[in-house]
Amino acid sequence: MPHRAPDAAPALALRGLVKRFGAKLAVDGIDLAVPTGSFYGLVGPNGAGKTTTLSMATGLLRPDAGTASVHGVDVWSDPTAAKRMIGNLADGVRLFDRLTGEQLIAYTGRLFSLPRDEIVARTADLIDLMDLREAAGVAVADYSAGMTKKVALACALVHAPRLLVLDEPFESVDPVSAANIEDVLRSYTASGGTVIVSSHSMDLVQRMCDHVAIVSNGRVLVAGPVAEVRAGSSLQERFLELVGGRTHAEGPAWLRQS
Ligand SMILES: Nc1ncnc2c1ncn2[C@@H]1O[C@H](COP(=O)(O)OP(=O)(O)OP(=O)(O)O)[C@@H](O)[C@H]1O
Repeated sequence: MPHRAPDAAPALALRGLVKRFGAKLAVDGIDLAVPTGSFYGLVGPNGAGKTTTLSMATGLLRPDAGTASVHGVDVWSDPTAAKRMIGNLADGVRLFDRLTGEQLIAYTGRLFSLPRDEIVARTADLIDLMDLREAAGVAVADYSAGMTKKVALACALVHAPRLLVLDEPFESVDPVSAANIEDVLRSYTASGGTVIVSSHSMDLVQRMCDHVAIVSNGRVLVAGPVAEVRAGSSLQERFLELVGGRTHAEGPAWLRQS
């Protein structure tokens, strides 16, 4: 077999991923190839299997079947090497919230064995970027939802990963912070970094992503460049068409005011 340079592999390759929780088949054979340097959107209805898929892709949840690899490194057979390349903003993961924002970012840098002066410089940059200067010395437990999201994103960035996996990164984040973070993510992908983002915001995905996968019931319905997936419609229209379930209901009679 010819030798493949690591960069020839996709930034993230998922093959045949399956996860079952009791009787519930949450992920039913997901294949995905996320090209290096892409901004990849993962969209789907509530309960479609997005978080479960991303948890298996980042080494947080062991798949029942299938493989996940990052730049050619298998996440489950070589987790340490894979995780060095991944920056993960996971949904619902507890942070060490007795630490201040500044301490939490610096602590994450230490987990990745960054040199001390590098940690100090990167922590200051990330606090500026996330507009958390006033809250830098406050315990994360006392942060608002949006501030918590921003400090978790700072932790995901501190080791300058090659692949960023972001589950609903802009949920609760104010528009000014979101615009600043968007700019940074754009320049990150322009310099060869890869972002995979799960979101319910079709506007955001259509605006920021060059590729998208629509998942439903644990399966990929369609995946590819955004323009191809949209096929002349808006992403929102295409999503509703593929996923179905739009009822046009007026709601229950008791809720109507006249
Ligand atoms: N730990 C768990 N135990 C049991 N069932 C689970 C667990 N985690 C997820 N599920 C189920 O697996 C399915 C997929 O859930 P998942 O959280 O991956 O969906 P999602 O696409 O991220 O949804 P949402 O958009 O609502 O966040 C759901 O039916 C959910 O109830």
